[in-house]
Amino acid sequence: METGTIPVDELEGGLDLYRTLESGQSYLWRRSDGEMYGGSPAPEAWYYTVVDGEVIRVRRRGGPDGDPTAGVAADATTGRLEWESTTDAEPLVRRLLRLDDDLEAIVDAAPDDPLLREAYEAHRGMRLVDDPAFGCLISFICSTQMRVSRIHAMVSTLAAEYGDAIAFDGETYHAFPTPAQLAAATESELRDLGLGYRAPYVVRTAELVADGEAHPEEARDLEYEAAREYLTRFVGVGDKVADCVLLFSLGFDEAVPLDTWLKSAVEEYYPDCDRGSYAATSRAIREQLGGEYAGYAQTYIFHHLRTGE
Ligand SMILES: Nc1nc2[nH]c(O)nc2c(=O)[nH]1
Repeated sequence: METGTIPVDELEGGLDLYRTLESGQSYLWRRSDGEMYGGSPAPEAWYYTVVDGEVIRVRRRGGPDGDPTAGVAADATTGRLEWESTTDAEPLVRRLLRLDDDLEAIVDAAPDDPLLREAYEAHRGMRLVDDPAFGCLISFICSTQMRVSRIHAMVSTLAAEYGDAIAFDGETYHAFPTPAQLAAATESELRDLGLGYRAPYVVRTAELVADGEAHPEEARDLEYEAAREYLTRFVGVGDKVADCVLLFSLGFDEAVPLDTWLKSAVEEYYPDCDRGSYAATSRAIREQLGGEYAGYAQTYIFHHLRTGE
C-alpha cells in the first residue's frame, strides 16, 4: 500500500473534503461508513474511488490543537489530507480534487454579488472535482429528475454490477464500468436496477463510446459552446447535463449548468439574465457570475440553495 499526506494549509483557499465530495458534483466517490449524502460530515471516514484500475482513499484529519478530528467540519484551512492507494497517488489525488487550484484567488476575483458572496463564505474550502469523463457523463445522464442521494445510489449500483472488482487492503472495490461493460448491459437489466427511463439512454450512450463513434473527451479541445453542442450527441444529454460534464470532468470552468436551483436564483436574484432560451440565459448568467470561473460560482450557489446551509 502506498500512503501520503498533504498539509491543508499548503492549499490556497483550503479544503472542505466533505462539501467537495458530497455537494452533488461527483457521484464517483463513496464513503467508507456508507452514509454519504446523509447531511453530515464523518471525520474518521475515508472517501474512495477507482481510477484507471487504481483504488484511491482520502480523508481529512487533524485540527490545530492536536485532536485528529478537530477542524474537519468547521475549518477548511487546517489539518491534513491523508491518502492511501494501490499506487503513488499524490498526482492523481491533486488532479481529482483540484488541489492546485488557487481557490482563494478565485473567490477574491468573484463579482461583488450578495448571493455569491454569501455562498462562498458559507462553504469555504469546497473545490470543484475533476472526474473521469465517461463516468461523469453516465452519472449525469442518470441525474435527470433525481435527488443527489438516489443518483449516487444508482451510480454505485452500476459499479457494483458491471465494474471490475479490485482487491485492496482486505476489501473489494468496484471501478466504474468501462463503455464496453455498460454497452453489454440490457435495458431491462438497468430498469430492474432502478434506472427507469434512463436505462436506454445509458446503454445507447455506452454503445456510442464503446463503438468509437464518439467520446466525451473529444469535447475537451473545442470552444465552450461547441463543446456543449458536441456532448448533446450522446443519448439522454441535453444542455444542462452537457454543462455538468464540461464543468466536472473536462475543465470548462466557465460552464454554468442551469438546473432547477440556478433557474430559481435567476428568477429571484438575476431576473435580467432570463433571456428565454438556455443558450442566451446561460451566456448572461455566465457574465453575471464572473465569466472564467462562473462554474465555480454555480457550484457554490447550487449547494447553498439546495442544502439551505
Ligand atoms: N453544482 C452542481 N451539482 C449538480 N449535481 C447535479 O446532479 N446537478 C448539479 C448542478 O446543476 N450543479
